[in-house]
Parts: sequence; C-alpha cells; structure tokens
Amino acid sequence: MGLIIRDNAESASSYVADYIVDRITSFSPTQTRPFVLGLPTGSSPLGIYKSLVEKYKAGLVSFENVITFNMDEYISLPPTHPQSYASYMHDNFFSHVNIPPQNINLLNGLAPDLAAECSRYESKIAAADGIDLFLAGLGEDGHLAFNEPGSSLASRTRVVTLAEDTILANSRFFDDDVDKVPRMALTVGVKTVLEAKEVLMIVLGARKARALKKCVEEGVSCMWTGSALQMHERAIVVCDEEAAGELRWKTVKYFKSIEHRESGPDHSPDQSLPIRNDLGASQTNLKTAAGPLTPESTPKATATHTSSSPISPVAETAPTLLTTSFDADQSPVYTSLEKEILAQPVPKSHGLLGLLGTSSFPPIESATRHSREPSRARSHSHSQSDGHASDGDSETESEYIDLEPDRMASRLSDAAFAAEALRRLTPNPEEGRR
Ligand SMILES: O=P(O)(O)OC[C@H]1O[C@](O)(CO)[C@@H](O)[C@@H]1O
Repeated sequence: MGLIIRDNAESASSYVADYIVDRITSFSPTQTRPFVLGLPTGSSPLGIYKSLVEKYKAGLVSFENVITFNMDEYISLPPTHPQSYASYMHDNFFSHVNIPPQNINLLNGLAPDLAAECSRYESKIAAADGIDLFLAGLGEDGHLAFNEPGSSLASRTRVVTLAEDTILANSRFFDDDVDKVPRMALTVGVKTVLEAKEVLMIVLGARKARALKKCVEEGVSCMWTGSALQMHERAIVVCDEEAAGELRWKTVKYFKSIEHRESGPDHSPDQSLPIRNDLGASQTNLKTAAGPLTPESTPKATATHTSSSPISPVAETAPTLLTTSFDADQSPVYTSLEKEILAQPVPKSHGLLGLLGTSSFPPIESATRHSREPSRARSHSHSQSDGHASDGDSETESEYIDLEPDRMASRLSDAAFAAEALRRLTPNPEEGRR
C-alpha cells in the first residue's frame, strides 16, 4: 500500500484527479474497451469531482468511454432525494461531463428484491470485466464503502445496517437530525473493492486521523475495513496533513522519503503520477513499501522484484529494496535508492547481517556472561527487594553487557582453528582494567 501525503485537502484532491485523468487517458478507452471506474460519495471526494469536471471542460479528459459503478446507496431513499447518492453523483459529477447515461451504474435502494439487486450489481461488474480503478473514501469508523466494523473481508455487494458512528457522522447531511439518516444501505463488499485492478483512497481531515492510523499502521482487520487495502497489490492512500496527524513520524518520514527520492530535486511531484509506457498498457508509478515502480526506475532490460505480500510501512524497508537484476557481466544493477541503502553502515545486528549478504562482519562476540554466579546473586536480590517472584535464573538485558572471548573456542579440537577463533573474539574491555 502506498501513502501520498499532501499539505491540504485541495492538493490531495488535485493529486487524485490528476491520477484518474492520467489513468483514463493512458488507457485510451473505446466503446468496445471502456475504462471501468468505481466511485464513492461523501464529503471527501467533492474536490476530486470538481477538479475532474474542470479537466473535462478544459478538454483534458473524456468520459465518453468510461463506465462507472458507485460503491453504495441508502436503502429507502428515492434517487430524487437530495441526500441519495444518486442525486449526489448527478449534481456533483455526471451532469457536468459527457458520460453516457447507460454507462452509469448505481445501486437501487428502492429495489423490491434487495438481494437480487446486489447479485445484479456483482454480475454487471463481472460483465464489464471488473473495475479498473476504484476510488474510495474512508469512514470515521474506518469503513471502506459501507463495510462497517465487523464486515467480512470476503464480503460482496449486500444489504448492511449502518453503524451508530456512521449515522451520527452522516447526520450532518440530514439537518443534523440522526432520525432522518437511513439505518440501512446497499454496499459493494470489501472483496468487491479488492478485486479492482487498482484502488485509490482519499482521506481528508483530522476526524479521519484515527481511522487512517488504524488502516495504515496496524494489522488488517474486519474492525477497520479500510485496512484491507494493505492486501491489495495496487492500492494508494492519498491524505492531507490533518488526516496524517496521528501517524507515527517514522511512517510519514518513510513515505515522504520514497516520493522525494523518486522525484529528486529536478523533478516535479507529477513524476509520481502513472506513466504510460511503450508496452501499450499504462503502467502506474505505484508507491509501495518495496519501492516505486516506474518505467524510469525499472529499465526494460532489468527485472525488479516487488513483493506482492502486505508489507508494514513502518518496519522492514531496506531488505525489500534490493534489486535482483544483473548486467551483461553478471554484476548486480542497483537503482540510485538501492545504492544509497547499500552505502549505509552495516547495522550491528546479527539478524540483519545475513539479509544484507555482506562479508564485512564485525568481530564475533560471545554473549557468555563474565560470571554467572554474581549475576544470579544480583538477579535474586533484585527480585527479593521488589517483591516479585523469581526462579533465580532470570537474566536482564543489563547482565549481557559484559562480553568476553568465548571460552568454548579453547575446547575446539582443531588447534589452528581454535587459535584463529580466539584471536577474532572481542575481549571484555573491563577485563583489562580489573
Ligand atoms: O467523506 P465522508 O463524507 O467522510 O464519507 C466517508 C465515506 O463514507 C461513505 O459516504 C460511505 O461509503 C463513502 O462514500 C465515503 O467515502
């Protein structure tokens, strides 16, 4: 999952609008090969729709060969109701662009058989050969479409009961009267969204900060269904600074650094947008924890491995960035980012050394304590004084600080090998001072 952080809602929305326009134009849709776009409602996408309408009016994009599927609709509101999502889409987008009415797909919250309506919708998505790009928002309770906390991550289009949090949040569109908010809705499922070829999620404002943190920094959970995007190979979350307000500094720094490293001082942030490549299909400059994929950073002659498994944005970074490509002399070909990582000092962690595959190991150290008996005594007296039970063998981290040559080396049968082992061991600096 990639994360793009912009200063404010306007620049985040314009990033997304540029992205969508680029995807549609590079796809070059035709009547027989239309571009299929999934769409959300709510306050978050308003700036995106405004920008898309402007771009259409400026002749930068056409929706003539675009098919849309909206993600959700309230049950019981007629399409003409000002707060129905059908009205919302008509007012904010469809009536301003050249999309043919037959290309618009909306869930009908008044259908006599709601279950049949949901199956019809899934079949229609399948008949359109799936959704190319699903634009999504995020609820304050972390919902993706109307997949409220507890929704199955394998769910499909269905009838749902809205959560109290959502009813409260959406009451602002119903004269602040919670009683006017419908209690039920139709929504595409989490799996329906995950099956899209690409997902872009817009998250704006401080009231989404907690949900964004849950979805980006914590595990995939049915209690925060937006977190399911971690399982998608082509998912990007675009947020503003306010929504990013509860993310860890490490997370923000990491994702910003990917963008900056990619674009560099001479490149505009537009370099982060999808770029059409000469293979015919449009290729997206995705920001993943395994590094961005761009035609520039992925020369055709080389193969760059990017993991398709969910990757924590916070934890492991460097090991996943190593390119597995080689030039004619079988020497590894590294990107500038990888060269930068490889130039960094080798961490003094034995666990990472193996992953880095370097031969410059630091001297072998033994974790054997200088003397076990005094340590036991310390541990024992400590456990007695603080009143906690102890088996008398507990070992605290501080007890491991004193290192000495591994005495086991002297027991090696091969004398030359033992001498070499002893020579390479690091003596305990305290030893000499005693
Ligand atoms: O942007 P808002 O108004 O906070 O709504 C969040 C999300 O909730 C929904 O309204 C319900 O799915 C989405 O369409 C929207 O993305």
